[in-house]
Amino acid sequence: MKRIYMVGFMGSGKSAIGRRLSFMLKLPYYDMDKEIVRMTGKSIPEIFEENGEAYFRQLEKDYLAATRDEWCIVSTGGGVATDLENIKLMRKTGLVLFLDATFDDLWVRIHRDPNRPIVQRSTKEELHQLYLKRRVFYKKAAHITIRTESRSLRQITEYAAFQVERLKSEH
Ligand SMILES: Nc1ncnc2c1ncn2[C@@H]1O[C@H](COP(=O)(O)OP(=O)(O)OP(=O)(O)O)[C@@H](O)[C@H]1O
Ligand SMILES: O=C(O)C1=C[C@@H](O)[C@@H](O)[C@H](O)C1
Ligand SMILES: [Mg+2]
Repeated sequence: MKRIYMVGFMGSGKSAIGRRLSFMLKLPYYDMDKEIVRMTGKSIPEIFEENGEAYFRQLEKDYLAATRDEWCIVSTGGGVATDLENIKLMRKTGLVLFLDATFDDLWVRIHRDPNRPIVQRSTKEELHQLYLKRRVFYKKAAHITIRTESRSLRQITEYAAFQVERLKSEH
């Protein structure tokens, strides 16, 4: 039980909070999306287009399985915690923090982003349905759920750090 995984829908702040949390707790930081981009030399939209989504999902699985056993923060991609095998592995190897945001907040943050292929190919209603479907998995994955509505990045990071310290002392 060493890694601290950030999970949640696209735009929930996994990368933004994960990076801040790593500064606050003085732990190494890994952003799965960025690591996959670095390892493949391709952008995420390029991987989706050239190799397909299934290939990207396998890269995520491989990355999770290969992550070193060290204290660290791992920001996952939005789809990682919707796979039961990934959920099992994350819960076995670390603490899982779910950033629970409202769909309205998420939509404002993500709807114009060209770097998220799932957003590019979906209507607002389709994304809303995906959000509802995935939220069930995020809750199943989480040791701790953090509601983010009306909270600043700083407030969420401080609360996450407090919860991590509390859970760490219990394990
Ligand atoms: N609580 C918040 N208050 C203000 N801005 C926020 C908050 N949470 C996230 N943001 C902003 O929303 C944007 C998207 O956040 P971020 O990239 O961290 O999401 P993500 O969960 O990593 O998404 P993805 O799954 O696509 O990687 C960033 O610009 C981030 O700073
Ligand atoms: O929610 C998703 O399925 C995704 C989220 C991003 O973090 C990236 O991993 C990619 O754009 C897919
Ligand atoms: Mg991210």
